Amino acid sequence: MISLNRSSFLNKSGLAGSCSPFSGAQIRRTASVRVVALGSNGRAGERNASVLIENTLKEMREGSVIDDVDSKPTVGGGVQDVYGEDAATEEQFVTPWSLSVASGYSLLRNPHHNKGLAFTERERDAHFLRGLLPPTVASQELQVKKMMHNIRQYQLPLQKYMAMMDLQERNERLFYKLLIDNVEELLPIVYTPTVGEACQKYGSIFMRPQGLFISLKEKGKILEVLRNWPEKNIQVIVVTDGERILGLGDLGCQGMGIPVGKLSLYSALGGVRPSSCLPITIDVGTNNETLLNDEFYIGLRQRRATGQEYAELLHEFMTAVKQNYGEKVLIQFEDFANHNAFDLLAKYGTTHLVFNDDIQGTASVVLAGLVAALNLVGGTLADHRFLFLGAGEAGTGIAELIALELSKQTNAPLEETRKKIWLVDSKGLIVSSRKEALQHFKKPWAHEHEPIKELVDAVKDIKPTVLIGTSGVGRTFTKEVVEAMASINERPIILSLSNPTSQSECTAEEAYTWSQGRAIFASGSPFAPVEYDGKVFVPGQANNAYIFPGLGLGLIMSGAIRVHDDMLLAASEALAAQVSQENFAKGLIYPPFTNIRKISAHIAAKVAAKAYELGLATRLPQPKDLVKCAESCMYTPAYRNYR
Ligand SMILES: NC(=O)C1=CN([C@@H]2O[C@H](COP(=O)(O)OP(=O)(O)OC[C@H]3O[C@@H](n4cnc5c(N)ncnc54)[C@H](OP(=O)(O)O)[C@@H]3O)[C@@H](O)[C@H]2O)C=CC1
Ligand SMILES: CC(=O)C(=O)O
Ligand SMILES: [Mg+2]
Repeated sequence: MISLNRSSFLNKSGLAGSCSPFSGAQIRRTASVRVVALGSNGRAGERNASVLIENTLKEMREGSVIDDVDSKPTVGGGVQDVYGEDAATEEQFVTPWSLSVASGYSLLRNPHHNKGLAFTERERDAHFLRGLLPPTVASQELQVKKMMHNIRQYQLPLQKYMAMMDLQERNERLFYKLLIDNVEELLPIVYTPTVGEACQKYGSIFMRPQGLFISLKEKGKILEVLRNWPEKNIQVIVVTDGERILGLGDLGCQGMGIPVGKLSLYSALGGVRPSSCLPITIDVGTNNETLLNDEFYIGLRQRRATGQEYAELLHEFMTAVKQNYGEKVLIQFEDFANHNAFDLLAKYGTTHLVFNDDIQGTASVVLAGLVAALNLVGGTLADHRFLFLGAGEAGTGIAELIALELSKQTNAPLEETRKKIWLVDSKGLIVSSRKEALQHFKKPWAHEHEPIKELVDAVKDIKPTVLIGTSGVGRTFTKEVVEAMASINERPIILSLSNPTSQSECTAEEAYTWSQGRAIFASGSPFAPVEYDGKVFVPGQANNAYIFPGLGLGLIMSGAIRVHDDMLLAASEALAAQVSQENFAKGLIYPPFTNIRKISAHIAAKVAAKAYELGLATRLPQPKDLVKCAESCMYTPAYRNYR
């Protein structure tokens, strides 16, 4: 049976998919090399196979013709699928070879290769599966139907979450097929709001570790820890230190649910290969007393390390990542507290391919929604006044991107365009008299004005056309606040971005009812449609999940080495362009998630185009049609045929 050592072929360059320098025929040649490899035995066989494959890859590289995306078939294996196994079409045969696949029994327990009842009669014979499965052979479609039926039986979202995580651990392709085909229904399960509850209860529901845990105990050994991860060809890392998980605060090591959830979306929504995604939680302790006193807590039982100790661990991590995975691995910072988030972004933004999803991804999605909203309210972005509740990562990140876009549109300096934007924090309106005491990221927003404590008074005084909630505190857009917005504006734009649902600044029902059905509303976590005065209102979801999968795909497929603000503007523009007249007619400022893979391909194309334009792309030459290139690169979860 198969016992090839996958790691011996790792870190070779090359692409699969129609964006690849390898043609379809060349990919098939890779597959035939594997037949030779299969016929060999033991270490010597592995070495021979390794040499053979290496030579073939070299041959391909030397003789490679850079892509002609218009004439090649779509294979759906994700960017840079070195082995070709993810890229094979359903007609092609691949071998379920990996380190751990040594018998039919272990094949069934390998989530990357397991197909459960979908193994064909031939595969059951060829891979020692006879007797290990009941006689029925089921299609993937039937498996999806059955799983959805099972998941719908559960009453509680957390039960559905656990069923989904269990599936991901058992049969990865079925998990992604389910998620892609039922994205609107399952997004609230694997992502916000349910993932928030899962993190809160992670200690009790924890079954198997997903992702890498790097704690203070691993100081000095982080490179070794990274090498313990079975996959070597990593393209995206989502990392958190668990200090600001959604609007739920410090959940310490239990924040792992967030990188795991975000990376599921990278694959399902953005088509990045699951095997190239790595979730990481850095555990420097927690200041959450409840967790510290919880006997089931899974993390370090100490208060958070800060200052030099924290900085050194993070620096070792960032250095080790680059050393192990190279210059082009994308690192997404997620749910760090703001006292670290801005500094980490500033420090590593010039040396690594990094972005902060809460600061930058959120900014891009909100700007897209505002640009789209102009179709409903008329005028230009410069005609608007913006007021935020919450002046942290999301609030000031969005504010800065709006100011940048205004500056580009009007040719006015940033200092001027910022004056259209006002922020309220826990102490009230940010004004110049508070400047000395403000955190650095708030200072640009300290405009001349008398102090105002209450949000409702700020609304009445500033008279914003757009109100954005980024406070992490639920029900702070009170009836008085929404009514004040509705008295100033014919169509007030109200975005309650805080997650999960419990922290949303107001509900969809409140926004529509208190504005007599005039609000243009979107929220960070989803709300069901609302009936008001005989009319049905469909709220949109303003969540960075629209942006990061496509942004990441664009960065990877262009081989970008740095993230630039103009890429965030490009992503935003691409998203806004995907909102249709039909969506506008329903009052929506975001397209439905059902179209997200197409949307992600368009975002990826715009981001990649910007990377080429800025000279930050390394994958040359630039493909002619970047949208087709993005689509052809996307991982698809259909089962592959095993020889
Ligand atoms: N929809 C989406 O895609 C995203 C949503 N979010 C959500 O946004 C929320 C905030 O995240 P983030 O910006 O990172 O958090 P931060 O902690 O960085 O910022 C929170 C801000 O809210 C302010 N604040 C807290 N309580 C109040 C209050 N009662 N009244 C007024 N202001 C208050 C804080 O004030 P002070 O500075 O004075 O403490 C701070 O300025 C979270 O719920 C998160 O889930 C985040 C990213 C993306
Ligand atoms: C959506 C997201 O990134 C957050 O709420 O933190
Ligand atoms: Mg986040």
